[in-house]
Amino acid sequence: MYIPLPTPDEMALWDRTSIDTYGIDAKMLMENASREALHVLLEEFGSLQGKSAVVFAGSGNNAGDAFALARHMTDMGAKVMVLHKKAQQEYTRETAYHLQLALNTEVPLVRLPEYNLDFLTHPDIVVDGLLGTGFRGLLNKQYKDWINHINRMGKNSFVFALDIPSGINGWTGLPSPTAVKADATATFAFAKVGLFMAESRPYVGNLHVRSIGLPARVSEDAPPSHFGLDQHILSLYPAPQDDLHKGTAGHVLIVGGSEGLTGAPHLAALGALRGGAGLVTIAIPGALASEVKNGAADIMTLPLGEGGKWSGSLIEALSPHFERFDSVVIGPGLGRDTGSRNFLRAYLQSEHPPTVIDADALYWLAEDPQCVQHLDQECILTPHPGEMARLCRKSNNEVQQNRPAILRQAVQDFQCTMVFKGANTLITAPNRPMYVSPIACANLAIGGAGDILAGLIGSLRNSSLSPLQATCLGVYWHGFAGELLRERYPYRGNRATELADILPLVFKETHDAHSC
Ligand SMILES: NC(=O)C1=CN([C@@H]2O[C@H](COP(=O)(O)OP(=O)(O)OC[C@H]3O[C@@H](n4cnc5c(N)ncnc54)[C@H](OP(=O)(O)O)[C@@H]3O)[C@@H](O)[C@H]2O)[C@@H](O)CC1
Ligand SMILES: [K+]
Repeated sequence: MYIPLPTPDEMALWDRTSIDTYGIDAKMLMENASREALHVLLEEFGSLQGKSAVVFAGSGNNAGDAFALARHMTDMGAKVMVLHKKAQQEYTRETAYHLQLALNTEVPLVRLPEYNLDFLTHPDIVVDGLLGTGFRGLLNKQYKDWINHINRMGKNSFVFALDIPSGINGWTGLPSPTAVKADATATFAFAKVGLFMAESRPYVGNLHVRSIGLPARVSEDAPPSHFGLDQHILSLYPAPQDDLHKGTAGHVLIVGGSEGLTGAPHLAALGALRGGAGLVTIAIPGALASEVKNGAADIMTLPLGEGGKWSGSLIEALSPHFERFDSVVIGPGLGRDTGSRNFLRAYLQSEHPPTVIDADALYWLAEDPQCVQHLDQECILTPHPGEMARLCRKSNNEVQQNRPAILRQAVQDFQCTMVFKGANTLITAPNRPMYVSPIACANLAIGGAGDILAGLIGSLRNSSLSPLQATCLGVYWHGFAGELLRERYPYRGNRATELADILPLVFKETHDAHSC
């Protein structure tokens, strides 16, 4: 359900604890890593007999993995040359040990800075052991040149990265500013969080996560700050009971819609219905009620007053009804005039059901300190990058450059559960780990997909799940629905209503997959 995704620092700590506390020999971990890498290479590339390979070794322990793999590849019949960054006597500890084994077995080794890479003819395989989890900051010119050279060779050679493609930031998955473009990566013990992110996908190739013998207790005793979601999160959805009736299946209230913006609350209502809510009602200024319903017999409306605009006083028409609702989604299509702001202020100050805050309501949170004051821990905020940029007063580019850190700060500021939408949507709550969706799906990049997610999370708030659990489940479920649409529409073109309609089929698909 939750896959540990260590940062490079957390991984280094786990390596160290295994060695220092549990007495596992570092040389053995390196041997295990290189043996696993060998098996991945055989799986991905096939027989090494008679193949040529160039192995790049940097200055840290990633180089140690490379020295050990070069020895194994030689034993499997490959013609291997190792290009290493440092002078041989400068390598230390386990890396020096595996360098020595390579020397003992007569693997050819050449100092990389002294070698003219233009002499290299196209090898069958290039191994990237330049930089692993010890990589920090940006690449210097020397590394940039080597990496660019590896990428040029990659047009004709199979490029295989050890632990992490060199140049990829293990936290964010971003290149720094360039990175090795691997055909496959063998990563050791756990996927580093950056490898889980869509940003690293063009560089990682086929990712293989291989155990190297770290004791399980090491990661259990010092849990990581990030976890990936997998299909098992769907098991949080309560199995429907035969004696369920609409009154016990949850009643979701959508609050939103304004002149010209009645589609958004309608879609949120569809998200809630398709998410299993027993009843869904949209509260909207009275004059817009029939427009928002748009003929949908299964969506009820609660007209507020008779006009077509929001105002603070409309709360008086709404609040007497609160006890009928299990959860509220506020914001889709709410609009950005002062009337909608005054209504939102009044709503947040009132005693209201658990609430998902989306779209224009997020706009007002960013613009109006009075709205922020009345947030409570039951609220769930669901910004996309543009909304997050506004909430944090940063540019879109800045918030996208380090999404986990931005979300962590926002959760600290707002003290609510928050979703940061986008490829690999992130979810967290105060003092909780960060949860990362594995899904990056272009079929979700359509207007209305966010409204459907808000409605879906709203419907999940009716169950016994915590805000964080409901949000993780909703994000994964919604993403999986996008993946199903991808099968039907590989070149996109799906509509938001289809995203809602396919939601219930996710459980059928995964059930069928599990029962095969
Ligand atoms: N026993 C274990 O722990 C195990 C570890 N394992 C393996 O070890 C790897 C981690 O090893 P690590 O910590 O030595 O880091 P790693 O990335 O190889 O090199 C760090 C060096 O890179 C350099 N450098 C950094 N930033 C730079 C920059 N911006 N631009 C340029 N250079 C930069 C800097 O070198 P310097 O400049 O100081 O010479 C720094 O010292 C891990 O990924 C896995 O493969 C496995 O075998 C399992 C057991
Ligand atoms: K590497």
